[in-house]
Amino acid sequence: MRMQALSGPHRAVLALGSNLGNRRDNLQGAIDALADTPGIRVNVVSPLYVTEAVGGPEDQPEYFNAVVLVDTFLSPEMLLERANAVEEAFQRVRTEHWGPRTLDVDIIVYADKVSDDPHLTIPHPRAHERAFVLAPWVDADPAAELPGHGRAADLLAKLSMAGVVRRDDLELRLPE
Ligand SMILES: Nc1ncnc2c1ncn2[C@@H]1O[C@H](COP(=O)(O)OP(=O)(O)OP(=O)(O)O)[C@@H](O)[C@H]1O
Ligand SMILES: Nc1nc2c(c(=O)[nH]1)N=C(CO)CN2
Repeated sequence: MRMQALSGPHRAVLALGSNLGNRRDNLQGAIDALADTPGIRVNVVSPLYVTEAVGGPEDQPEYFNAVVLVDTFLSPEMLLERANAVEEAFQRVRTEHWGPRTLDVDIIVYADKVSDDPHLTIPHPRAHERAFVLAPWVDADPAAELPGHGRAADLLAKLSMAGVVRRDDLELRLPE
């Protein structure tokens, strides 16, 4: 068995999205499952945003989006594996590219790592142009930086907020 030394903890930012089923419960379930993972500590849960679907088929339901800030001892690859396992646990149905899904978990940044590996691109290749990622992230961490792109708040200021609505009445919890 290949042994790997633990390193870290490393800060990472995960973006959550759901536009099928009970979207709030799906996001909260993802947060709880991530927090239950040995080697992941969820430090901050952003406000929840209701957002118009970007791309994909027309007439998709709106997304619920949020961001979590974590500290992790998992490597980026292990974190992606765990993110994919959490998606599977929610029986994500992946029929169409950018089509509706019960749960999507993306790695936005991992420490200050930059990688263009298509299996795991860090920072996430579309995060800098997505208000549905940047808005909750900036709420959770106003000083956030996207390596290679600059401050998340500056990137967000250049984007339209049309169809991106913060919903403080739909709260997500930080698990105890
Ligand atoms: N930073 C990343 N976070 C999550 N998945 C990534 C990342 N970089 C590359 N991937 C790869 O992308 C693959 C496809 O992801 P997925 O089908 O969820 O894309 P999507 O969510 O539909 O679109 P988008 O990537 O635009 O959010 C994953 O299996 C994963 O290997
Ligand atoms: N509003 C919104 N649109 C999307 C989203 C998302 O999470 N929110 N995710 C996508 C693919 O990951 C494609 N489009």
